[in-house]
Amino acid sequence: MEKIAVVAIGGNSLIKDKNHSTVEDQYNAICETVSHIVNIIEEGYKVVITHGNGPQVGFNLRRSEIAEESEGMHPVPLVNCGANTQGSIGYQIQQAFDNEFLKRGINKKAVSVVTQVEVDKDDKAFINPTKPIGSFYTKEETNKLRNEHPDWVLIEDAKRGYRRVVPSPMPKNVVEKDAIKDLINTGYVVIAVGGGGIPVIRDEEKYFKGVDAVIDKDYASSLLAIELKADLFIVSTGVEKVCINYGTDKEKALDKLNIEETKKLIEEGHFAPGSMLPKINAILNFLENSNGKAIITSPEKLKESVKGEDGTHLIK
Ligand SMILES: Nc1ncnc2c1ncn2[C@@H]1O[C@H](COP(=O)(O)OP(=O)(O)O)[C@@H](O)[C@H]1O
Ligand SMILES: NC(=O)OP(=O)(O)O
Repeated sequence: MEKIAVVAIGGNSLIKDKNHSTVEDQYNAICETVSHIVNIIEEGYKVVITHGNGPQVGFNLRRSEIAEESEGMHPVPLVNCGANTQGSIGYQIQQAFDNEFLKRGINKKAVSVVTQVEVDKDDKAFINPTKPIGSFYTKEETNKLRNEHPDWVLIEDAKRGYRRVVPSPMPKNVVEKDAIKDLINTGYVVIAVGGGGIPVIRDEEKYFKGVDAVIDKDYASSLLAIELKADLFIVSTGVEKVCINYGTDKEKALDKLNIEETKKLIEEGHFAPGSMLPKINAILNFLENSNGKAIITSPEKLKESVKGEDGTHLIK
């Protein structure tokens, strides 16, 4: 029986760097990552793709605000901006797969699922926004923006500049999980929980209702991987391996980690809170609630990593 791999693709698979952030650049970056993922499919895995949307959801929101400020157009709520990114990014990933399959003569198709993810309406994240979205600003730009938009919350994002932050509640339930399972079983490559999923709560009568927030895609991907009983949860990001003493002259790349070793390294502060730590925590959640294994690696090293020759492997 084919094994299931959930592959979470990070920022660099969508936007290479800040000079390559047009829609066309994004498609080219996606095509490159997708070509590496098709190698995993050729290794015998059924693949589910999840992706981020931090920059894109922020750009969408800002476009809506500027259109409202200058033309009086109706605003687009944050939750709808996020839903829009599932369509626009999902479309590009889907097309990149279809074209790569055509190129390699593989009889497969990809399909994106507009995915709602339930969150707790009382999640403390709603009063403590932490998720960076959209553009990076300098300190001077940030001071100006704070005066112009007193309702915005701007913070320094992993020493890379300042960004606007929005609430990021924890994902609790993937609403479309059964449809996703059916599509995988039918042989589709499924693209799901894009941007962490569209955050929804249940009202008093248990009806779904969208809420303005952006869910962390690594946590949502982990939840989906557990739901699907995935054999492998792969986090594809900007580094080939997880390191200790990252960014220092004592940096050391790690090949293998178990839960206990990983928790010790978290305590010792080896994983940066705005970047590697959420990925590690998402993987721990997966390892503790499934029988699967996890890998952190870069898109270029996906094939070697699945064969056990590269990447950092995380196990129970
Ligand atoms: N201990 C660590 N080992 C490896 N990379 C780390 C570590 N701590 C922080 N990082 C950084 O975290 C980045 C991944 O986080 P981020 O760029 O936010 O992810 P995404 O690919 O989802 O956009 C890596 O590219 C690396 O720069
Ligand atoms: N939603 C989300 O986590 O997006 P990024 O990974 O792009 O920040």
